[in-house]
Amino acid sequence: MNFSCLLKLDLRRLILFLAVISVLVTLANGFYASYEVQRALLIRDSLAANRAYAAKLAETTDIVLKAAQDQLAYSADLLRDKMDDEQALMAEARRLHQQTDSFNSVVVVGANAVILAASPDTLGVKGLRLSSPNALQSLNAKRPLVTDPFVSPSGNYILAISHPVFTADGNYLGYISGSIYLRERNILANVLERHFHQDGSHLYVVDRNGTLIYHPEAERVGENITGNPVIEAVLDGRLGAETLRNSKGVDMLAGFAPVTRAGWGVVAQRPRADTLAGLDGLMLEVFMRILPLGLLTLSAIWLSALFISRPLWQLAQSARVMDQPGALGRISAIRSWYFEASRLKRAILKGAGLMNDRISQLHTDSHTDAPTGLLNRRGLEQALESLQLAGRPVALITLDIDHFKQVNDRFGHDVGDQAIGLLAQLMKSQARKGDLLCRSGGEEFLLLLPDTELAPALEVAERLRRQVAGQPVPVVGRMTISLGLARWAGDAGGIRQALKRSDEALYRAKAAGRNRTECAPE
Ligand SMILES: Nc1nc2c(ncn2[C@@H]2O[C@H](COP(=O)(O)OP(=O)(O)OP(=O)(O)O)[C@@H](O)[C@H]2O)c(=O)[nH]1
Repeated sequence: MNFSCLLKLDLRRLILFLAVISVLVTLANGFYASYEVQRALLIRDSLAANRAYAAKLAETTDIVLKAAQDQLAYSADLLRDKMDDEQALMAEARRLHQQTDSFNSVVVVGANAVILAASPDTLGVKGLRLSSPNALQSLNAKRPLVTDPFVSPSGNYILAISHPVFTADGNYLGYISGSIYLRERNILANVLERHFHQDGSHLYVVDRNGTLIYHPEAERVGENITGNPVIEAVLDGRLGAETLRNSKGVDMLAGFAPVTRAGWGVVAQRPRADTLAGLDGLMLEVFMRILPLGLLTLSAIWLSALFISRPLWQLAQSARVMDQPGALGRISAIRSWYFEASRLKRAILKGAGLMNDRISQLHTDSHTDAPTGLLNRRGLEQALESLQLAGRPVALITLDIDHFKQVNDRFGHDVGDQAIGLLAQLMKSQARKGDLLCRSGGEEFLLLLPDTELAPALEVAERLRRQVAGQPVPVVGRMTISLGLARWAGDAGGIRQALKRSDEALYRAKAAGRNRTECAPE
């Protein structure tokens, strides 16, 4: 990762970046959670619906079976005295077959397994003796029975609902049975298909052995299903719902319910993909609803980031150009509306103030003669330069203590220093505001009187000279000074020429006996 790139990120971008990332992560998380909840809800609802649907159809199937058994019981009761009356048997078989929609065919079988009557007539099985174990189920049971599927003597794949015929004193005479042709239109299909969904759902029915006795794909009827947990559960008599993968590898949401009367199981199922097909559209709708508020939030964050980072950004920009004029003014004008920015602004201003004071102090120190507090040589140079640049007229008074060497020699260097200090004080007391006082050498001084004509400057020089001469100097006694005066009128001649002329005037004053002022002609 390139960290230098990150370091260049400004606060606004950083806040924006963090806020946008957190908003997006929160939205994505919410979106994902919503997707998962919706998905679980759809699956749960579909499972519950299929369970209820399977239970409803199992109950309906049970009712149909009971009605069929009741019809057969009625006929069995009717035939108990007529089992040897061929006409009556045929009439009853026909009535039962034709009056109700319950059976595809009806047969009456004697105790000797011979078919005594059959309807429709086209079956052509009358007089046949049943022999296969499946066909003999009803005969052997001697009780109301729903048989396992088997191939009938007429060649149909059927299951039979039968009822025994007993004499009044309990002698077994045979049974009457209604057949359901499993691979043709039958009562079961009529009932089950009426409820069939068109949304990818389908249902099937298995008998107690797991053999399909109803399936929307007719060719699968008769197929035995093994290893299916749902079939195992429903044949165990349980009502419920489960997700499973069917024999074709399709994930299904299955509800199941037992048909207790026959020991069958009804399974209603729907492909999971069909159930979840609507979820994408749903989530798109959720997204579209989230979008406006999300965009609004992002805009609010962008504005907040701008608002929060603005004072710090302005402070940073101003701090970069602190050396430019007006920098402190610009910093003062920055609106630092919150605590940290306000503290930072104050700290910058305070730091800048301290720095300026320090610079100014250093500047003063480097231009000042420490013992006297007057401008030193560097200060003088700068003063001359400024005056020359401004073209400002100035009177220059150069002065020097007379016979100072003797003072030093007689009283010592320290006493000489004190005398120099006293002279500096007297010069300050004579100076007006705006005058510049310099110590240009050991015991040589210079007074610069800006905007001053020669005559008043001469007065100043004379007043100072008289004051020095009249002022007792500790240890030394009396001290005099000589002065040279010149004026620079701000012209092209140059201020240094004027300084030279004032030096020459001083020299003349010395030569003329000292304790006097000589004036250089303008
Ligand atoms: N005590 C002291 N003496 C200084 C200082 N600077 C220069 N001097 C001395 O001042 C004396 C200046 O002497 P000169 O310029 O030769 O002349 P002078 O004795 O003043 O005589 P004139 O100027 O001709 O009147 C020298 O002895 C320097 O050593 C200083 O800061 N302190």
